[in-house]
Amino acid sequence: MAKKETPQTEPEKKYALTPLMKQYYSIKAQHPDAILLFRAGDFYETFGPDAVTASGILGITLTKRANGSAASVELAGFPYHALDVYLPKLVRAGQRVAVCEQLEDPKQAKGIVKRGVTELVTPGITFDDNILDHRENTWLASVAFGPKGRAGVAFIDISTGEFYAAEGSVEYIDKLLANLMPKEIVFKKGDEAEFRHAFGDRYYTYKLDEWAFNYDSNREKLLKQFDTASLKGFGIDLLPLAVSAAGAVIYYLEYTEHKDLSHVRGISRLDQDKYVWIDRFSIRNLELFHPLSENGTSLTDVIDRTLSPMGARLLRRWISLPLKDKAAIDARLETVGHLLRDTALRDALAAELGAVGDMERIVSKIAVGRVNPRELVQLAKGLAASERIRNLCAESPNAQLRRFAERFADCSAARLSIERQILPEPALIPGRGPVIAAGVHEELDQLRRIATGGKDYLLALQQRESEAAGIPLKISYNNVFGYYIEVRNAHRDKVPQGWIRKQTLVNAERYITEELKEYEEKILGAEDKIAAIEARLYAELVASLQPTVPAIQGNAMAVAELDCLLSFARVAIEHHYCRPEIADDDVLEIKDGRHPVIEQRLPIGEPYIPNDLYLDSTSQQIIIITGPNMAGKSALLRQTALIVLLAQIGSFVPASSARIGLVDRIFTRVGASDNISQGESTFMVEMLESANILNNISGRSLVLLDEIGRGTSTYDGISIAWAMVEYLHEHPGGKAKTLFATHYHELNEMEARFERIKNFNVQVREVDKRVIFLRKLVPGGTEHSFGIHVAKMAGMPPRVIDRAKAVLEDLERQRRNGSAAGGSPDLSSVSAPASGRGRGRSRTAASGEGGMQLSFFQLDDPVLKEIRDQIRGLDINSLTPIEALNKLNEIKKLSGL
Ligand SMILES: Nc1ncnc2c1ncn2[C@@H]1O[C@H](COP(=O)(O)OP(=O)(O)OP(=O)(O)O)[C@@H](O)[C@H]1O
Repeated sequence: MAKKETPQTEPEKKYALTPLMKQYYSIKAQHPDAILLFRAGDFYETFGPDAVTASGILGITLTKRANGSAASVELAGFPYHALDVYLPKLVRAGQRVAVCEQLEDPKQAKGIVKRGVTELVTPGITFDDNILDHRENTWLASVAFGPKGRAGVAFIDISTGEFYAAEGSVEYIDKLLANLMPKEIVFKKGDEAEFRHAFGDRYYTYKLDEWAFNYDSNREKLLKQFDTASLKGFGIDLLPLAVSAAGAVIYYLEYTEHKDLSHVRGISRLDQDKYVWIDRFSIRNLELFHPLSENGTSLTDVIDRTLSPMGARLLRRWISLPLKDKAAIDARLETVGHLLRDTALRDALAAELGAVGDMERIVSKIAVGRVNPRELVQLAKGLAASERIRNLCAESPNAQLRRFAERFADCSAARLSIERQILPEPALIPGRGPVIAAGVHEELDQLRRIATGGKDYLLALQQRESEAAGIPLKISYNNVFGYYIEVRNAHRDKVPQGWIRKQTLVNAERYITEELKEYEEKILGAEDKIAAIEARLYAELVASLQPTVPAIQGNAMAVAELDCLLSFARVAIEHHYCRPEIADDDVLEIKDGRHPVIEQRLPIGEPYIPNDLYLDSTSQQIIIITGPNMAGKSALLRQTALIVLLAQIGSFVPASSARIGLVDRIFTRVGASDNISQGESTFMVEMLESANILNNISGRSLVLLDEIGRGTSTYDGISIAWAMVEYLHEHPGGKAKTLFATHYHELNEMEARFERIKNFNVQVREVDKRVIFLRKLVPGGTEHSFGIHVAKMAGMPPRVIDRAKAVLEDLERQRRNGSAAGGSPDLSSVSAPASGRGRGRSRTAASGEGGMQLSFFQLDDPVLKEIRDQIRGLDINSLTPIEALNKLNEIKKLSGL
């Protein structure tokens, strides 16, 4: 029997370790949850479980190596210069990566080289261009939970320096998280259950110790960061949870070795009252940023014509935070309108915006000292382009654009200093190739002359020695021997006496001479000095640019806004959008509205059918939209929300005219079965989310309900749908404008009972037993659904279609007769919803012997209509018991029971 191995204890393991592995384990112990990339010579190595993970993700070879006297450990490594390739892969795979460098020159090290972690890269914290998406922010968020369902949140993008905070209900925080989609969220250890309950498990998270969220020390931390005496100016002084969260973010950045945050100069409050509330579900359902299906198109895809990375990032933020302030929206619309008319300006701005590059991220790198010379050259170009943008705005007859011009700070001194000091095409790393221009530093210029002159001298020497010895030879250089003369073996015996042999190769010998040695020293000395001077001058230049960072950040923001507005103008021209009229009332009136995304996706030659829509809170608050499958109900709902959203971010809209009474919240819910692919198919989720709507609406909200209730049995569904619509109609908090798309034509009954509910249907025509979709929204309800026609169009086998028709007929007959037909599905357990205007709610009709309860919603039967009318006509208050009994008897007779 094999001997059972006793596991080694930690000290035993340590005892057996080599010094290098001891050092490795001690550093690893500080970052147990990160993959440690351990620099050893020209390689980054990973060991043990890290190696297993890394080799899996990176596809690099996993080997074993002796770990000391006894054990062996898994090992996987890659050359140091491949860090740019492999690090992003690890981070994108959701790993935290600690980069451990050699902190001293191995040649100078006594004993083992000193090493330490220089950076911890996580999905939410990186400056790496290979990880960052230029058109999206990389937000790191922090959440602090408080009492009574409140929480604070902070968002930071260290690659740009943007920093936001907010405090409010957990729902509000959930909405913000869904809006900004942070790549990583930190929260307090112990809050795991609360976090999961509030936000699900859709985010990459990391837990920090409780003290990291301490209010007092975090307040101090923020004051120190912004160098101010109070947080009042940022609007967060009275938001303790927001302060806790914001401080925790800063702490986390320090913890991950991102201690230099000088480009983070302030924090902005995301004020719940300033922006339209769009919840998580609506963001997804309206496909604002990502399409629901793999080959779909999002709203952003259609309206993003920005030309700079800053503009692209800002546009995403605008889409997630539409405005509620009429003046601010009008200001944007005004600018878009002017840009739309001024073709020459539009073209000129487009050319410049395409040249600005990512000024925002480059200046962040200046602040943290990570900028490379080529980025500085790009910055200078960007600054030059922004100066021209400023001038174009300043010369515009449009007041809004002239106001834009005033926002630009003069950064020409910074630009000139880069242009003067850096070569147009510098090396990537200062000290490893020419970076500093000629004429900047006298000594540098002299040394360069020596270096290049020295090389010329070597060429001359090569020729001279070759002629003197009468043999062909070559002078070359390598890191080990420096300069040498190489002679092929065939000429070895003709080598002069004084040459010193240095190396023997298979086919050649290498020598040095006294003269060569001298020159080598001179040249190498010059090159070392050049490298040192270049590095120093470069560092000085970067330092001198640091005070300009806030000004450039301000210019970058102005450029980003202009870029978004120009994008709106370009889209408006291309897709024929109109300027919406923004109103402070509660009327929503859209003429010839279109769905901005679907209209782009239709096959060529198939026009999108525009539709009018009117909603207000006094006459037409709720519209029940019926129509067969595929008629275009969902499209209509979504286009309404998208038109409102576009208008409130300051964009023109796909319509011939639109009057938008400002909306404060947009809610959409889709019946559960539409969500099956999202893994949220349960009816419970649908109901929870619907409850959330009902609990949060105001008179200015826009509510879109798409087949709510269809996740359950038909009559349950109808009942819930009815009750929800009724609630929205009667809501004490305000008359939210509502569109309700449904297959339940029974809901059309509500129009007669509730004054602000109106029926509409999306028209279809039946020609030769085929359905033609007219896609026109017209007043009035519908009688029946066309599901079977759609099934036929979809190519269902004829047998299925025939059978479905038979079952439908059975069911309809059953309903008319009030008895179950043998063998066909029966509706014996259906119950009807409570209905009415609060008072005098009618109840379900009596059940018959067949066990079928009759709903007042199935009124195609004249007998039922008669019964209903009889009951309606009764005045219960004046009815004596005998009269009531007689009436009941009459009704019984009427129904033939
Ligand atoms: N106004 C329109 N003009 C042209 N095509 C349209 C229009 N509205 C919708 N469509 C097309 O019809 C398809 C179905 O529309 P939609 O999903 O809105 O139908 P629906 O009535 O909600 O159907 P279901 O009840 O099955 O969910 C859309 O994907 C689109 O291609």
